[in-house]
Amino acid sequence: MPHFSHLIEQWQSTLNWLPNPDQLAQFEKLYELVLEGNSKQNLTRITAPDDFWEKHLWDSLRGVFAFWDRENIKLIDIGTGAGFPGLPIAIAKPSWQVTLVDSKQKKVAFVQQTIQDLQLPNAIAQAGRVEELNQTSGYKKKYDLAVVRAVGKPDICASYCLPFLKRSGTAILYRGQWLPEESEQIDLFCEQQGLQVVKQDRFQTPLTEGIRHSVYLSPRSTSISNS
Ligand SMILES: C[S@@+](CC[C@H](N)C(=O)[O-])C[C@H]1O[C@@H](n2cnc3c(N)ncnc32)[C@H](O)[C@@H]1O
Repeated sequence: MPHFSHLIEQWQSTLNWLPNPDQLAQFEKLYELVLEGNSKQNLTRITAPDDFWEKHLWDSLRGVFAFWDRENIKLIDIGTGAGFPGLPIAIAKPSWQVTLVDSKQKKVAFVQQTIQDLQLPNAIAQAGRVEELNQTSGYKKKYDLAVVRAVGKPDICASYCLPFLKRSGTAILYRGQWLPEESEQIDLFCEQQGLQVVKQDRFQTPLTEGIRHSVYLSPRSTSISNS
């Protein structure tokens, strides 16, 4: 039974994008695989279909909306857990190469199996601590985008992301509320690291109107589109 077809208009009105039938089927299957995986390990507390759509599928894609029109992006998802935001991004953007990293081997095994089940040739899952991976030659300065959701304090997340980025790259911090002290903390971090906060994007989720922020960080002089 389809879980998300009644939300198709929401994709269109909020992201100006519609999944094609194959992508819709992949989102449905991802939902079923996460529910099934949840019975074996603790993957997520978000299990009702509308909640899953809003907080895992929609939210994952909204964070990269500023880059939506770009092709062939190399993206790394730091602390992906059950595969968010990386898996919905890999489904929605087949031309992007998506690397999903987590320190927990069991979660990575779930993500690897899910990549196979969804037949996503543009996604790869890697186990490891990001602060070690980002110092190794295969990963360091190799990515256009580094995304991080629900992993820790903003400056810690930023410090995980930055070594992965090419000079033209952007880190995207997925945040809920964005407090003045967090903003000050990230400003200080950027000043020390030669970075800039390109944009702090505040928005509401479409179903429950939860507050979210996407915070974009780049080496100085980089700009982003769709702003
Ligand atoms: C709360 S979960 C968030 C998962 C996912 N990003 C989401 O938003 O649903 C945080 C994840 O980050 C991973 N993590 C935390 N610190 C990490 C590190 N230093 N290196 C790799 N993974 C890390 C944890 O294992 C956990 O799976």
